[in-house]
Amino acid sequence: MSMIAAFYGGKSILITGATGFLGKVLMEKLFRTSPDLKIIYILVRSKAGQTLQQRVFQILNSKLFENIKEICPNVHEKIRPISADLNQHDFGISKEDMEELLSSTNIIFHCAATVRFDDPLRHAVQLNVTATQQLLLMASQMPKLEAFIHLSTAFSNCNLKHIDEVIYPCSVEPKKIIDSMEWLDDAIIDEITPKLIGDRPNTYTYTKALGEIVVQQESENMNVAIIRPSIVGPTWQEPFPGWVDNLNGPSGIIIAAGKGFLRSIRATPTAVADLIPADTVVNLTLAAGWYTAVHRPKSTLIYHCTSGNLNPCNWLKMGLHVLATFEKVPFEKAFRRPNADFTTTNFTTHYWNAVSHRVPAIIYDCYLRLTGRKPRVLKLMNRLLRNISMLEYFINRSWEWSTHNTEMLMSVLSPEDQRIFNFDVRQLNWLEYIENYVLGVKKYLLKEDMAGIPEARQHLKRLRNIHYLFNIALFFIIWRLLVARWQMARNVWFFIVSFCYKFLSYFRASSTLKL
Ligand SMILES: CCCCCCCCCCCCCCCCCCCCCCCCCC(=O)SCCNC(=O)CCNC(=O)[C@H](O)C(C)(C)COP(=O)(O)OP(=O)(O)OC[C@H]1O[C@@H](n2cnc3c(N)ncnc32)[C@H](O)[C@@H]1OP(=O)(O)O
Ligand SMILES: NC(=O)C1=CN([C@@H]2O[C@H](COP(=O)(O)OP(=O)(O)OC[C@H]3O[C@@H](n4cnc5c(N)ncnc54)[C@H](OP(=O)(O)O)[C@@H]3O)[C@@H](O)[C@H]2O)C=CC1
Repeated sequence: MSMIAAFYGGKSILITGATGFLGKVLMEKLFRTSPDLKIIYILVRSKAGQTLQQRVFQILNSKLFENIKEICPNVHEKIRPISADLNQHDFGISKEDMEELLSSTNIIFHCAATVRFDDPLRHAVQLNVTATQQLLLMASQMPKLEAFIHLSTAFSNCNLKHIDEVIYPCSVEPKKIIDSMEWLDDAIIDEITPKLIGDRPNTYTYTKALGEIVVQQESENMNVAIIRPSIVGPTWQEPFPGWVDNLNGPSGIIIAAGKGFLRSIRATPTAVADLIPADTVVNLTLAAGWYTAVHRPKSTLIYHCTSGNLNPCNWLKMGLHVLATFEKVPFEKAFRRPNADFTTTNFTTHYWNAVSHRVPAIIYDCYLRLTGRKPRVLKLMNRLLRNISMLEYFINRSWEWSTHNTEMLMSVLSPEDQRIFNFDVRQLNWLEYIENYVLGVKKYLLKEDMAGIPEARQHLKRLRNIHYLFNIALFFIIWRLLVARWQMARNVWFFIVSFCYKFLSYFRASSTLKL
């Protein structure tokens, strides 16, 4: 019998960010392994014209939850969406809902966050710091609370090279930052943002670091743990390999490369690609929830959920294998044949951005204009390059994360729990994982049918022929221009022609002699 699965049985669990990538995988696993849990409360906001119920219905009817209805037939009754917006005071939760949450909740998983790298500081602080503080305040009023698990990121201290499982201080106290957001206007906040974030690359990593400090400061008398995953990738094994549903991390880049838009990217080939599968993160999170509630460690434990120190993969290996997988499973309607490379200097990056990205985009826009359509490719390309530049920080550096707590947790699990809640990344086969990643992107993000692969191959062949024709045409145009304007080019041309002529005459003469 799994101790962890049994622990969640009969429990009332509160999840924030349940509609997000990790939140959904977490919920699915909970229902699959502990179908006898009492209830899962999820804090949801209505979004894109969908009501809470419609959002829940959509999640439960998705491929990810395909088997849950069999395992837990009354799953609809066990999931209780609560209308909440983490940007509002008290999250805008109604009095009745709040009373129910406060009186019943046993475990909290706090996954909600803004993960955008370009969020203004005010918004990032509101969601990643103030909302965390408010949730802890709520948690402190829950008499039945057994554990509070906070999802942070391994990059919250990415300004350091070696990161231990401890909370590092920030130069300004989070409380002061929260207060200042109340009275400073946007222009001043924008001005001080670079000074506050210091040597971190964005407001996301900075506010996640502040969020951790808030957890430490406001969690008196509570059993709290912090999970720090690195770059969360699609599922490795559960409920099936390759599930992914957003463009974050490498997914957007894989699409851009597979569709032939992206031909080069500035990256350090030998830098560690610290990806971690979503199901691994969820297994560790659930195991940590159990350990925190049952063993009640004296201090807040931080768990690094990373792959680099146990089973490292680098960007070169990943890139090459992504490209190799495109050969087997090409994406449909590619713009150009997928073929990309890494650049390592400013000069080569700018050069290839001009030659391989912007020039083809301009040519295609001309074609669209000539055929009476609206040009849009250059705009798309510029946006893609801007987005990629925001990710570059993470693909040109390596970090070392110590994983003592994570290894300790693994060692205290029963063999059965180690199997059901497996978070041992040493068992991960990167080539298989990357292949499933590309397949998952094709199936679940691009919603492309595998039956379309022959047509996708045909399309790539057509693109290859167009590419050859284009190169030949370009060669002749350049040659004509050179020969028309430059004596030296004419001389070279006559030399080549006479050389070929002599060679052919010799060849013809020698074959006549043989006869
Ligand atoms: C020699 C061989 C060489 C081989 C070479 C091979 C090369 C090829 C192989 C490649 C592999 C190797 C390289 C890998 C590099 C990986 C880098 C990873 C680094 C990640 C580090 C993460 C570390 C930290 C981890 C963490 O701890 S945090 C989690 C990570 N956080 C992020 O990763 C957020 C980042 N991103 C943003 O911060 C925002 O994305 C931002 C960028 C501001 C843009 O923002 P914006 O311009 O607004 O664009 P989007 O919002 O993205 O949207 C744009 C449009 O797409 C739409 N759309 C958004 N979603 C979706 C969705 N689901 N479904 C459908 N549509 C969607 C949206 O509607 C909009 O459409 P439209 O409105 O135009 O119609
Ligand atoms: N993905 C990754 O690579 C990594 C993620 N993490 C951490 O894991 C956690 C989960 O990340 P992930 O699932 O990828 O993120 P997603 O962006 O997929 O999900 C974010 C969740 O937060 C919710 N949310 C955002 N704003 C609000 C709001 N104002 N009110 C209520 N809910 C809100 C979203 O709801 P809605 O659907 O309504 O937008 C969504 O459910 C985060 O804390 C993140 O920092 C850490 C390392 C890496």
